[in-house]
Amino acid sequence: MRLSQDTAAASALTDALVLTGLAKAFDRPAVDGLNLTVRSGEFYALLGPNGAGKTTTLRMVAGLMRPDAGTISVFGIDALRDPIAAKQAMAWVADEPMIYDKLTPLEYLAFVAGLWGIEPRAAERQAHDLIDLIGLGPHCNERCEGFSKGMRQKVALAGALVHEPRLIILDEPLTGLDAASARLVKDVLIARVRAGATVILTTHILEVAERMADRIGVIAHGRLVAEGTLGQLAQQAGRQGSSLEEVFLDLVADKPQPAVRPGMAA
Ligand SMILES: Nc1ncnc2c1ncn2[C@@H]1O[C@H](COP(=O)(O)OP(=O)(O)OP(=O)(O)O)[C@@H](O)[C@H]1O
Repeated sequence: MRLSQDTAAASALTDALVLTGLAKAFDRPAVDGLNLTVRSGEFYALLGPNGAGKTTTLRMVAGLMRPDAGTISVFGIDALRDPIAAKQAMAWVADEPMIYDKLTPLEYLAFVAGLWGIEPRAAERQAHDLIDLIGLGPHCNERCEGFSKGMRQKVALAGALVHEPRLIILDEPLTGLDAASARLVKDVLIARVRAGATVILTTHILEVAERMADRIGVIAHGRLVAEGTLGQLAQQAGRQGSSLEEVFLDLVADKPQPAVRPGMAA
C-alpha cells in the first residue's frame, strides 16, 4: 500500500496533469468522475462529441470554474489548493479568446508581461520575438479591434506564451483559422513540445489529433472512454486498421461505456 502511494506521488510530480474523480454538474453532470493523466512533454488531444465535457474540464484545470469533486494536479501542484502556483506553470487559450481591442499586439503582450512581473526591457524583447513567431510583425502597431478571428487567436496564443508555461492548454485552437494560420499555430505548438513543454488541446478536427498528438483521449458524457495512440484506440474499438473518424464514431456511439483508467492503453 505504502509503495503504491509513493509511486502515485512520484508520478504526480512528473506528470503534467493528473485529474482524479473530477466532477461538475450544471442541470445534469457535465464532467462525471473524470480520471485523466497527461505526461510531461506529451502532445495530448482531447476528443469528444459536442457537450461531452471537454471545455468544462479544461476550464476547471485553468482555475476558471470550481469542480464539485475531484483533484487537479499540475506538475505535482494541487491546483485547487494553490491555484496561483498552478497558473504560473500553465497557459490557457480559450476558443473565443479575450484580448483588449484598444491595444496593439505589442501593447497587449507588454500588458500581459506586466501581469507576470517580467522586467519591461526583457518583456519588450520577448514581445517582438513572439510577434515574429506568430507572423504579425506588419500589424504589431495596429489596434486589435480590426483583427480577424485568426489574427486574434494568434495574439492570444502569443499572450499565453509570455510567461513560458510548461503546460499549454488550448480549447479548439484551430477552428476558423485559414490553412496558413492553422499551420503556423501547429508549428508553434510542435516547437514548444520539442522544447519540453506539454500541450493539451481539444479539437473536432480529427486529422489534427491523428497527425499531431502523441496520445488521444476520447471523452463522452464527462468520462474518459478510450485513450492511447490511434492504433490503441482502434484496438479498443475492435476496429484495427480503421481511420480515426471510424474509430471515434464507434467509441462515442450512444451505448454504455466503461470509463477507462488513464494510461491503461498506453
Ligand atoms: N456555464 C454553464 N452553464 C450550464 N451548463 C453548462 C455550462 N457550461 C457547460 N454546460 C453544459 O455542460 C455540458 C458540457 O459542456 P462542454 O462545453 O464542457 O462540452 P464540450 O465537450 O466542450 O462541447 P463542444 O465540443 O460542443 O465545445 C453541456 O451539456 C453544456 O450544455
